[in-house]
Amino acid sequence: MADDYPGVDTFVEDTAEDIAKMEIRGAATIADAAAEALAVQADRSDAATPAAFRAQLRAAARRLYETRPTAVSLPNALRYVLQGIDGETVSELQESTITRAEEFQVDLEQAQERLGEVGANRLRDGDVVMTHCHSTDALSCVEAALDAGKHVEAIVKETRPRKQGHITARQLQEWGVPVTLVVDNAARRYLDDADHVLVGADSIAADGSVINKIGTSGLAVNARERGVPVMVAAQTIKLHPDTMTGHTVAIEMRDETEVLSEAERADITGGNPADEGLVVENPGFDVTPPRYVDAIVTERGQFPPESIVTLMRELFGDTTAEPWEA
Ligand SMILES: O=P(O)(O)OC[C@H]1O[C@H](OP(=O)(O)O)[C@H](O)[C@@H]1O
Repeated sequence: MADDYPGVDTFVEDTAEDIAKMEIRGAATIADAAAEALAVQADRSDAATPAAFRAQLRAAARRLYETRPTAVSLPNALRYVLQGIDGETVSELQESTITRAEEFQVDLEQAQERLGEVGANRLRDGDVVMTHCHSTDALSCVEAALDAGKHVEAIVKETRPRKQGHITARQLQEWGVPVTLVVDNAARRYLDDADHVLVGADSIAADGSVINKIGTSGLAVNARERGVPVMVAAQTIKLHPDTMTGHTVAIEMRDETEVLSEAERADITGGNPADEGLVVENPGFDVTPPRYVDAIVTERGQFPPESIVTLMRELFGDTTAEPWEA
């Protein structure tokens, strides 16, 4: 692996592995870790020339980019850092990279806080939210509502196969929010008790489609049928610039062992674990069409999904190059 990415620091390598293994996960958290990794790459660089420095940084960005395909916050973070660096000497470039990465991390934190305040306006005292997976953007809306003195309760979907609903439940419990944990299959039944569906996003497409953890689209369709509004909390780094020119968002297919252990497979196939007649599909994400989404909440205000393209044009212009082509 190291030979494919010459001059890439071990910290970048470790961060990339952690992202790939989902020890670092969640779109905003991944973006933050990627910016940090570029800063460390710059700080530890042994490059003798500015050109060599830039080549190492581009290789580091490529290594990080190739970990997971769906959350656009990752390439957006890499692009932000790479496009902003400036300097004539290696030490100027080092300093500039570190400053730019720090700026990104501060902006990310502030954006999430502002987004939380915007989202909290949609939550009334006593409301019940139904959550899916674990999203720090979605939770920041609950946190801001609590800070404003509102009582909020939550119905938390377990979110198979990795059960990231448990992370959400733990966080809400720490904040004193009463939690009802349900298996994914029970969501429709419990929608009658919910005032909002509140989810995050890994990417938002130019037509307002929301790409989020597998199961979001079914939840949104059921919510529409039950008359429960669907609120998507997504900082603007979740906006996918390539979709403005018609590209689709790649959906990550994950390992089958997240769904079926080897022993379970053997049990189904009668002791033949290599049986090719049994295929397990494990997509990490799905696409919720804009008509099932009531509002996309960002740090710049809330938008009907159909109008998000205006914000995308303003923020990204025609930028669609790969991060290292910046
Ligand atoms: O940026 P924040 O709001 O924290 O998370 C956004 C989304 O990232 C997660 O993906 P994964 O768990 O990394 O596959 C979930 O799909 C979540 O809704």
